[in-house]
Amino acid sequence: MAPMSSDAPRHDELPAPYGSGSAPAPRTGRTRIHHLAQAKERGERFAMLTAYDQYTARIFDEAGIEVLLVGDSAANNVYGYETSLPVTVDELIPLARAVAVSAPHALVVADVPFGSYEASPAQAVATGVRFLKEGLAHAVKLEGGAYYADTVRAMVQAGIPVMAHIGFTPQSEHALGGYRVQGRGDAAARLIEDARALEAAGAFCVLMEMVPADAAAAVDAAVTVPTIGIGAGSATTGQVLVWQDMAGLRGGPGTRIAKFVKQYADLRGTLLEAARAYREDVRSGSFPGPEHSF
Ligand SMILES: Nc1nc(=O)c2c([nH]1)NC[C@@H]1CN(c3ccc(C(=O)N[C@@H](CCC(=O)O)C(=O)O)cc3)CN21
Ligand SMILES: CC(C)C(=O)C(=O)O
Ligand SMILES: [Mg+2]
Repeated sequence: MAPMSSDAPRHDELPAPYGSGSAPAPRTGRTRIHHLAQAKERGERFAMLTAYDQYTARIFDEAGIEVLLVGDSAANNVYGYETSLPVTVDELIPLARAVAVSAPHALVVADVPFGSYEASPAQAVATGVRFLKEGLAHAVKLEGGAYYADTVRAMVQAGIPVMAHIGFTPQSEHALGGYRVQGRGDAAARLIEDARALEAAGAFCVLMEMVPADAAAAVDAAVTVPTIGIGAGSATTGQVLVWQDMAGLRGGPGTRIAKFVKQYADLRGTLLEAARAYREDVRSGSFPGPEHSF
């Protein structure tokens, strides 16, 4: 018999079996979710950003961002579609996997996209399973109110942690009549009902998009689970932004920046300058120089 090939892994170089030895146990999804619940109990806030790839996930995780969202906003911010409606599960899963394998601390949540969960609780469970199994996400986020309580219950029973998303739900923009603040006046009571029904169904968190600050505060007070806001004032437990908005990558001629966005950097300007300088160096012959050559 031939001797064992020298590049086969030697037993003493293999990692210790899972759960043995002194290596710290990996942070499970449950631990990461619990961290958010604790923040609300302690009156602390936490931050969430979208991420769609390896480097942003690593950087945001290192910065301590508690939650990374592989949003269906990848439709706009990765794939270049006008709305979030066309993006598919097959387009989001590889992005979720890239983020999940790059974030040792953050909770990784993936959006279930339009068309992948509405038909039945069974469809939603099947889609959620794909995001956890193939996308390696810890949890999924689902747009919709009390109407989806049975769907959320079925997913949670299947072992899929669910974040609820109420208020302005971009997947329903055609039904809602565009990008509009939701829950003004009497509609605030409806938001509270939705949040309570979704919490009762087992959602671990309720995200609110574009709702008046006082309505968001009332929702946060009405549920035990943590809440997250985007255009929802400052009384929520957490806050989320799309990372390209937060870092000023999006912008430039003809772009509309929503009122709820604060730009913390000018990545578009930085990248534009770098690309122009690189092009000039290539054209002038100053790059590559001898130090870059073999
Ligand atoms: N880059 C990016 N940022 C987002 O926040 C985002 C996406 N993409 N894609 C998916 C959805 C779509 N979202 C949007 C898009 C536009 C507005 C917007 O134009 N809001 C206006 C109108 C408010 C009003 O009329 O009441 C605003 O000024 O905030 C809001 C949310 C949020 N999501
Ligand atoms: C804006 C956030 C909440 C979202 O759902 C997304 O990025 O898809
Ligand atoms: Mg979304």
